[in-house]
Amino acid sequence: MTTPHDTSAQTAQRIDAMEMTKHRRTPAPDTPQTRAYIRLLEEVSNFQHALVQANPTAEASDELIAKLASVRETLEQAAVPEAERLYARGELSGGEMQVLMPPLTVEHVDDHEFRAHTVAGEFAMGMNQAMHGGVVSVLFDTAMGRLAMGTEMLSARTVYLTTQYRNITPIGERLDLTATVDTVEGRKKFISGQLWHGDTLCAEADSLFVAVKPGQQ
Ligand SMILES: CCCCCCCC(=O)SCCNC(=O)CCNC(=O)[C@H](O)C(C)(C)COP(=O)(O)OP(=O)(O)OC[C@H]1O[C@@H](n2cnc3c(N)ncnc32)[C@H](O)[C@@H]1OP(=O)(O)O
Repeated sequence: MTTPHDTSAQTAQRIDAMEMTKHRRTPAPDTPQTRAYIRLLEEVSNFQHALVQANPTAEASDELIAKLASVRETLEQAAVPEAERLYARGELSGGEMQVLMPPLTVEHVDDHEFRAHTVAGEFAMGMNQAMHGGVVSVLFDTAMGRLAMGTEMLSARTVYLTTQYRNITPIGERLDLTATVDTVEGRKKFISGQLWHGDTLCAEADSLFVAVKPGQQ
């Protein structure tokens, strides 16, 4: 098993960042295995929302822990190196292929502009039906990072990302996310973005992304 603290296996898997990006941005093949994996992630996502909403008894929690441990062991037996995984494959780190954030539905992306929308479940909540601020920033990072990659899908990294929270970002409502490339200077792209609930500006962000160099880890 590889835990977050066990870096030996992860170090052995590290490859050139551009090669890894090419792999990660290639959609997973449309096979029964991929379709079943997407259904599994949907169920995990449903589980996350149910977990937030439930107050199980101590006995029920202990039963769930035993069941989850059994499920985890099944997954550990199927573990593969990062470059072979289905998880987060696809153009946008796979909106449906990850459980890190609410799924983004992309409407448009080119070298200048990105538009998408999302509806977040309660797993993304901070409190009081408002989205957690860190989730707002991860949405911006993903949208702006995808825009930085442009139509050529060049690998780029966030150098900085500054988020201004203007209004509560509601859970369970459609949110519109836009990003624009403001300036390009060599490897650097300065990008700004806005998160809207209807006509209400929930948050805005500005960022710098730098294209990685060949051989960069
Ligand atoms: C599809 C889904 C997309 C999701 C995208 C998600 C993207 C991410 O979240 S990436 C993870 C978060 N980011 C990171 O971990 C990055 C960690 N940092 C790094 O890897 C490196 O610092 C890296 C690659 C960004 C830059 O390193 P390096 O290539 O050596 O660049 P370096 O020469 O230091 O700087 C490049 C330029 O940026 C400028 N710069 C660097 N830091 C800053 C800063 N904080 N403010 C302003 N400018 C800066 C430098 O001055 C330089 O400018 P110029 O070329 O004009 O001299």
